[in-house]
Amino acid sequence: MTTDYDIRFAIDPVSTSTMNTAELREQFLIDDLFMPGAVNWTYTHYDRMAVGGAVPGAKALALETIKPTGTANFLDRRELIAANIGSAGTITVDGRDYAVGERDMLYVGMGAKVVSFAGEGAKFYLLSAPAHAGHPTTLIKQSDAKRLDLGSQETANERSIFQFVNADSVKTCQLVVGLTSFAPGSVWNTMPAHLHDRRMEAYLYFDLKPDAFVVHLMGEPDETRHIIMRNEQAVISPPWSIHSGAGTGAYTFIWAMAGDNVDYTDAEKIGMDELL
Ligand SMILES: O=C(O)C(=O)C[C@H](O)C(=O)CO
Ligand SMILES: [Zn+2]
Repeated sequence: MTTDYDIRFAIDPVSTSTMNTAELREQFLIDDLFMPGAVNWTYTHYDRMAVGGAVPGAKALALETIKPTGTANFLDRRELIAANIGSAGTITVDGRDYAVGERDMLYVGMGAKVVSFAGEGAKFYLLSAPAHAGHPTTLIKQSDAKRLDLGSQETANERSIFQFVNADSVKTCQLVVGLTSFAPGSVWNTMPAHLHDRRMEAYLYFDLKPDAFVVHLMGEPDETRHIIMRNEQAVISPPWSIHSGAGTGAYTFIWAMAGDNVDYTDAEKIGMDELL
């Protein structure tokens, strides 16, 4: 079997506050995305966002439908973004090849029927949400992204946010996706923290050294919990939860949202004194 999936139900903040470490990890951590020769999905009930990985190796991998979508083809009623965190690869969409380089992302619109992933060394991080319109399939390069520089060296949060999905790059129905990288020595992401109840979010942490980890913070601002995250692991952030983290070393992460709007700026700032 080359395609597999698991399902995560939507958990409320009160239940989350009673969970121990193992329970938190079981509900929110995704640690099996990238298996050679396989497409692995975690289908969430948070805005029906599906988070996956495809590692083609020597043989191309097909995007197969999974039972939770209830459709004949995976993208009959969905859109997809594939972000390549490995070496250069190719994604074929209904007979057309797209060369997807390291760190490029490919948006595939609703209605695409036959999609496959190829390239030895390529590693595709997959994000998919329900769609209502078929927007054109578009290759998005880091140079197409809208860049936002935030933070400072003094507070160890000097970083650049690359909004791959922005008004000039690609039109999507729900997906808003980007990548954040850090100035050397800075380790804090998304601090000060924020919330956006209109959109859920998923973070994929990568580029971590084997012994490094990120202490990912989640929960309501006055009831925070942490999840220790290793290289190439993802975490689900429910819409009611903050999502922030500090690494023991360097890392990069891809953030992705789905929900009621595609406005990156529609978020409430959480004051530094509000976190407990
Ligand atoms: O470091 C940051 O700050 C981020 O990258 C924040 C994400 O972009 C985010 O959470 C968007 O809602
Ligand atoms: Zn956010």
